[in-house]
Amino acid sequence: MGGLLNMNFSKKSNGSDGTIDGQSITANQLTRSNIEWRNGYGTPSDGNDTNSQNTPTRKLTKDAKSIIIYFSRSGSTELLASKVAEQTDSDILEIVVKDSYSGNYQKTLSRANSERENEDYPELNMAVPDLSQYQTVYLGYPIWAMTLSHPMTSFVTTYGSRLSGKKIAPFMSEGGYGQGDSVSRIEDILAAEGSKDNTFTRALVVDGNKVDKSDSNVKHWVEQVKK
Ligand SMILES: Cc1cc2nc3c(=O)[nH]c(=O)nc-3n(C[C@H](O)[C@H](O)[C@H](O)COP(=O)(O)O)c2cc1C
Repeated sequence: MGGLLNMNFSKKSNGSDGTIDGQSITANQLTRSNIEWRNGYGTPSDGNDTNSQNTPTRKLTKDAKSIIIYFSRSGSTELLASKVAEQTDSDILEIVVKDSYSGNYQKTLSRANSERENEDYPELNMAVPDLSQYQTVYLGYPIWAMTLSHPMTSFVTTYGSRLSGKKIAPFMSEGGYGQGDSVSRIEDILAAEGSKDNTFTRALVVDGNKVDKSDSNVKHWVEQVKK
């Protein structure tokens, strides 16, 4: 036993990797060295995508001109969203599915595979405002099977028609294999849902175990998005 088969993924003692709208973030991949990380394979969650200790993030104001809409299972994308929030005056909306993905990686993987094969994407459990006040929408998600993770697929399918005319700024965390076809999936779904006149910025892509080291990358990207 030992070595790669007996890895200890326990969190560092302070337990918090950041905050978003005042709530603590735990990102389970950050403690993994590159050799332990295995491209994110096996990453557990606490079984509640929004964190069992937290309420889903909802920061909605009257005046914000941009909003960060994100989904995160194991915390890396949420930490990235918090860094985008630090660089902008955005509102924030966390995507919530009716049935959370399992804390167990294998169970999440088999559910995700079945959803993808059957094109049966998860039901959402969230109230979404009309979004008309926002000029820029930052869309944050993890990569699953080299494409958009399914809660974001459900979101853009269900609410895509509310995104007409907006600048879309995609950001994601992934297991080291890049953005896949996730951005063209968003473009295709928005077009199919009748969203018109969208502009897309370059996507921000960060490895899930290195989000804590992404501040300057995020800052530079946000500067480009704001241009
Ligand atoms: C079901 C599933 C499938 C995944 N597929 C890929 C993949 O195809 N390519 C990749 O680079 N990472 C893949 N990953 C790794 C995640 O993209 C990565 O761990 C990400 O940082 C997780 O973000 P989160 O902590 O916000 O949930 C997958 C993760 C899961 C749970």
